[in-house]
Amino acid sequence: MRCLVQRAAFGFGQCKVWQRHIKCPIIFSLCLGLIFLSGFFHMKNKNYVILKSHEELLIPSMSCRAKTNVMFLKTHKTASSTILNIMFRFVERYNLTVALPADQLMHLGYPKIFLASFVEEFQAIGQNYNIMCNHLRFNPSEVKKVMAANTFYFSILRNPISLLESSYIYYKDYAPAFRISKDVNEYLASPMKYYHQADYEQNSYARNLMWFDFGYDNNAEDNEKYIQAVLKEIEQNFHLILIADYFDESMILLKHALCWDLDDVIYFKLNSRSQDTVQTLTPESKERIKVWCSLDWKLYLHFNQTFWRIIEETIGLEVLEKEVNHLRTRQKELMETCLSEQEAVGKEHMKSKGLLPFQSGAANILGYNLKQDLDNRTLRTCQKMVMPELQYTSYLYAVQHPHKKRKQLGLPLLWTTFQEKTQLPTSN
Ligand SMILES: Nc1ncnc2c1ncn2[C@@H]1O[C@H](COP(=O)(O)OS(=O)(=O)O)[C@@H](OP(=O)(O)O)[C@H]1O
Repeated sequence: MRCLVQRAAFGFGQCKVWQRHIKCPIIFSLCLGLIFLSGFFHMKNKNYVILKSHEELLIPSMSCRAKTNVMFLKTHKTASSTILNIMFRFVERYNLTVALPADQLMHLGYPKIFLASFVEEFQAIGQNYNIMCNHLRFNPSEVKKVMAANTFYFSILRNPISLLESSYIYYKDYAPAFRISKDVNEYLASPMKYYHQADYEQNSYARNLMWFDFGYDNNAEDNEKYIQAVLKEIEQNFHLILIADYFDESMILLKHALCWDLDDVIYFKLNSRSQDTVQTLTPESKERIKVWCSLDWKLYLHFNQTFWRIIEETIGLEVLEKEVNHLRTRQKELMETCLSEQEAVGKEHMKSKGLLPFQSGAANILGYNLKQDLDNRTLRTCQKMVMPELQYTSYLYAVQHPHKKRKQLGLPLLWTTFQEKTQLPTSN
């Protein structure tokens, strides 16, 4: 069933590949049924699409329409800020409504389990938001109160080994378990010496962080039956799970699943660290992470496998490789257009403080310097590409909720509120 749901998300452009499989006619008929059912259930939503005929379904270019109702579960330290930036640029391109954190909040209540009331103007807007992508701890029944019934759900996972190291540095001053250990290897040598369940909310960063973000107990016992039940539930709640370690491949898969353009998924890597703030894990530490974070480890192994299987069963490896190359070429072009250095720079080298990413723990989070002589339109496009999470959240909040007090970041604004209003609904 999981495979069917995930395949149904891909539209019929990919059925050429499936047709090689014997199962195709059965899956095809079931998917047709699903499409019609979803058409019925989505009548309420302003973005619903009623497909006109069966022929239309069979012509990929016509049947494939960009999905505009999308929920991204923003997991921590998984390249999720890069995806948030992609989502926010898409919001502006189509003038969509985002479920933003209420008042001065920057997260949707995290680490509290998500409630619809954490969303700004939920009482007035109801189940009519198009996009939701700020950090939250997943709670399907409450998320469904906010998002339309035909919403596409996706998330991203990262190898728990590199994730734990990244989390350690970033939350060094915040998570009690990290604060009192000397370095990440010392922490992993005897985590129970530093990790106390009583501090469970702040310590979620120190063990099975992805499991926690998906709404589950990150201290639960590693029990096969329980793990299988959780994996099944995640498969039922999400159409697609991406893998940060194959980010470009993930973007191509996402583009196909959402029927978006290549330019919609072009990105500059955000929220990365300077190399001198990366700690080297010993081989023993790497092995220990697999045990200490065994729930995340199994989650990752499972969805890494699923990820590659979906690719094989939909677009195939050949198309994937070709499109990844296009993505990298286009990304390079944009970097040459926008950036004065062709790479991210440390906070001390950043010229525009308005574009400085949030700094945390022992990490030096990198940002970008834009070229000086860009025309206004190109400048706007480039600024959006490099805009960190907090600035973009605050900016969209000001545009979407002009009568509310803007989220205060203590950073210089890039534009006046008047310019913000006149920007929308133009793209970028
Ligand atoms: N495109 C792409 N490909 C691969 N890796 C990427 C990408 N974009 C961001 N990153 C890495 O993701 C880490 C930051 O993750 P998040 O943005 O999710 O962090 S946060 O929870 O929002 O603070 C951070 O990892 P570390 O550098 O190891 O800390 C980023 O370097």
